[in-house]
Amino acid sequence: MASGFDKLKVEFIDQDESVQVVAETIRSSGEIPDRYIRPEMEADSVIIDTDDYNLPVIDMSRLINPEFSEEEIAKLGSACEDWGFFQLVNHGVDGELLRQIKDDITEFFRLPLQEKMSVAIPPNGLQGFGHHFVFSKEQKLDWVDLLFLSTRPVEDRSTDFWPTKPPTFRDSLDKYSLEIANVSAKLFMFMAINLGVDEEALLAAFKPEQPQSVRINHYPRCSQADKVLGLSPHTDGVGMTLLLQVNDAQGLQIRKDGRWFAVKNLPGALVVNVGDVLEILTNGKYKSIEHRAVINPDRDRITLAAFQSVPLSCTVGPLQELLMKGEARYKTVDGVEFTKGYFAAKLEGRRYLESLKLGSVNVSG
Ligand SMILES: O=C(O)CCC(=O)C(=O)O
Ligand SMILES: [Fe+2]
Repeated sequence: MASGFDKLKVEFIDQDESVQVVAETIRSSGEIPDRYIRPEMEADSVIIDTDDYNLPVIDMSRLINPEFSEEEIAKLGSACEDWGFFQLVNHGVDGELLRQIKDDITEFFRLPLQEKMSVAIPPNGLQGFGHHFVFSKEQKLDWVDLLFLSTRPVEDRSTDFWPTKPPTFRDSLDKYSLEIANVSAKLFMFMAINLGVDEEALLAAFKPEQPQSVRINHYPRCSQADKVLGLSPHTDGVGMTLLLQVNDAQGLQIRKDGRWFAVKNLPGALVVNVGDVLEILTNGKYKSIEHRAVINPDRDRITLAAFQSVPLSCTVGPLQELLMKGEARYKTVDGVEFTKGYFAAKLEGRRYLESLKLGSVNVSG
């Protein structure tokens, strides 16, 4: 059945070169194709390993425990306001399922290219294996092969793009998708409490479908890792993103106070971030923060980003309950306009969020 994505017309240039193949070729020749070279990388300063800059850690077992809930909800609120990112521990996702999905994803990316191409992104399509957002011959390319799939609502899945190898892949992703939908629903509820609005108010913005998609990223190692970029700086045009580190290689960086900060993997945690929609719904209280992925010289990295997005039938604007306390800082637009605007701006390297701000108030981090 057709997914919500099919209602959005996007035109991309076909790009059948796999980064994995490029990476293997340059291992012998040492030559990185110019399209992957990012001169801007040299100018950026990155902070690593300083104790002042640890992402907040939020504990789901404390959020749901009446004894600690109030304290943990306050911490959650500060994390969303000050960082727009946090590490979620004790999230309750079944350990055996996590092991299985990590194995399945790793095995999928190990398949010969020809096998992976059986679920390749078709011309002008969004779902499947390959590159995302290739819209001009001049555009710099990200050092990543990815598998993008719409996972919820279940009846909107385009299963043609769901790998059948390894055989457990579909079942693991199906189960994981449900677990993540439940975790994010709980987080939206605790965030609503923190914001002082009705408990269901945030979740309601994502109903009835509570759409979810996943972007499974495979970043091959690169001998000249400091010259390429796994994922260009961006914000997520969704409600919330929950990132699973499939192996323990590092690579996520977030922009804080004008500098790039390397996120240290916390074993077992999900990295959660506020998306553009949540920034708008909260009228700028929670921040959607720019982030990117860098490449390692000696290790491949694999991640799974699960995006909780808004239905195309909804409206995206500051919550009415919050507007009783202050003026709207963002325009309200419908779901189709929002999603099209996000994709169009992204193709031009702009942040769509900026264009939705009202007046000159600058509320971004
Ligand atoms: O792989 C990562 O570390 C970041 C992924 C991400 O930001 C995304 O897929 O939107
Ligand atoms: Fe992202």
